[in-house]
Parts: sequence; C-alpha cells; structure tokens
Amino acid sequence: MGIPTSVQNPSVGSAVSLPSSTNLPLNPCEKLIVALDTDSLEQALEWVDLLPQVLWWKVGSELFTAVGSPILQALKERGKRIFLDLKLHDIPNTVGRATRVAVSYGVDLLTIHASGGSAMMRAAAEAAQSSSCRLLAVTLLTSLSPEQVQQELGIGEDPADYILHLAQLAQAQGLTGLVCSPQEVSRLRQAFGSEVLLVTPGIRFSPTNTGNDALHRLEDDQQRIWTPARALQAGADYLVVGRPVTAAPDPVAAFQQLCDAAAH
Ligand SMILES: O=C(O)c1cc(=O)[nH]c(=O)n1[C@@H]1O[C@H](COP(=O)(O)O)[C@@H](O)[C@H]1O
Repeated sequence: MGIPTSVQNPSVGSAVSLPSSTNLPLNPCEKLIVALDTDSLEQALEWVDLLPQVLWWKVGSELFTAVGSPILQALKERGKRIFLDLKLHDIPNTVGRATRVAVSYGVDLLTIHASGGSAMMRAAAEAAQSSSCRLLAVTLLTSLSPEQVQQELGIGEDPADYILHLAQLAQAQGLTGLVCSPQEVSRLRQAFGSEVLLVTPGIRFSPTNTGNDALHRLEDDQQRIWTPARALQAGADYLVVGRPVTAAPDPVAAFQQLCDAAAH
C-alpha cells in the first residue's frame, strides 16, 4: 500500500484519503488502474483474481450497466480501490442525485464530464461532500484527435487551451481531480500544482504500436496516447490501462511490463 495523504477539498470540505502527487505510492504498480471493460461479472473477477498485485480497478459503464453494484461489493471484499467511471453528464439535479447514489457504494473515485458545466459539477461536488469519494472531471476524451475536436465538435480554440479551460471550471467547483490524456499532463500540472490528481488513460506501450498482437493499431480507438513512462515523467499520478493488459495474450506479463515501465 502507498502512503495515503488526507487531502482537503477546499470547496466542498470533504477529507479524502488518496495519494497526492507530492506523496506518490511507493510501489509503482499502485500507480496503475486497470479497466474492467467487459459485460461479464465472471470475466471481471477472473481478471481481478489473476492479477492480485493490482490495487486499483476501474468499473466503467459497460460492466456497471451489465451487473450493477455486485462488482463493487466483490472488489471491496478483496480490499481493492475502486474507480467508478460513469462519466456523468446531465442536468445538475440528475447528476447530483446520481452522484449521491454512486458515492453511497463507498467507491474511491467517480467521473463527471467537465463539459456539463459548472452548475452540474457543483451539484456533484455537493452530493459527494460527506463521502470520501474524490470526483474526477473528464476534460476531453482521449479517443478524440485535435482535428476531430475542431472539425466535428466545432471547438474553435486550440484543444489544449479548451482542456485547460475545462480544468479551471472543474477546479473552481472543487473537483480536484482531472482525467486527461498524457499529452496534457505537464501543462495541467504546471497550471494547478501538486494538489490536483491527474489520471491519464490513453496509455500504450509504444506511441505508434500497441505492442499487443490482440490489439492492432488500426482497431484501436485511442488517439492522444503516450507510453507509461512518458506519462509518469510528465507528472501523471495514475495511469488507466485496459486492453494492453486485459486483451494481452498474457495479462500477468503485460501488467508486469507496465509496472517496470512505471518504475523508471
Ligand atoms: O475516464 C476514463 O477512464 C477514460 C477517459 C478518456 O478520455 N479515455 C479513456 O480511454 N478512458 C477510459 O480508459 C480506459 C482505456 O482503455 P484502453 O484503451 O483499453 O487502455 C477505458 O476504460 C476508457 O473508458
């Protein structure tokens, strides 16, 4: 286990027990969060039991929609940390109420889309304030290329500036954690310092090739990617990794490779 620090959320006053960037977990493997992207409880628990060295597991919309809270219970029974990735995005009343239910499960992290706006994020922050769950604001999905952001979404400004803008909005509402691509980490770290928790998906063994026969680059939907070592060097606190581990021919070896990369 890493050394937990008690971080006070300035706006909503909730004390949460998570490592800050100035006090990272001692074990590099604990900087890795593995995504349980499946619709099967059996498959999810097979991965969890195959990889006892993984502390953090992410339950996303596929698994939570398919099996509901029993997966959270099963992870808690195994002493795991839980990242519930629901990416809430709705009107403030709905997001506030959904957040209240989500944090009642005792999860450690929960995602909210920053693009839902400040009132929506405030509603979530208020709903989570008496829990120990830390809210993470998702800035811009790692599956979007800068060209898509500008051409499809019609966001005129430089995507990097847009991400900073969303991050500032989230910080102002007391969401002290952000999900971003590794490519944006150093800018966000510079802007917000060590207290912000930066969680980065879009992790690949090689920036041009997944290094995984089961996952060819052409089939991959991630756009803004970096290697684990580069993401951590840039200042990421946690890396989210799914298919490079779960779709690998040998998930144990793939996870170990990530731990090794995280250690350097
Ligand atoms: O919030 C997330 O976790 C997330 C945000 C984002 O911008 N991009 C992103 O890929 N994710 C999640 O991170 C995981 C990445 O999985 P792989 O691409 O298989 O490594 C998936 O479970 C995604 O839902």
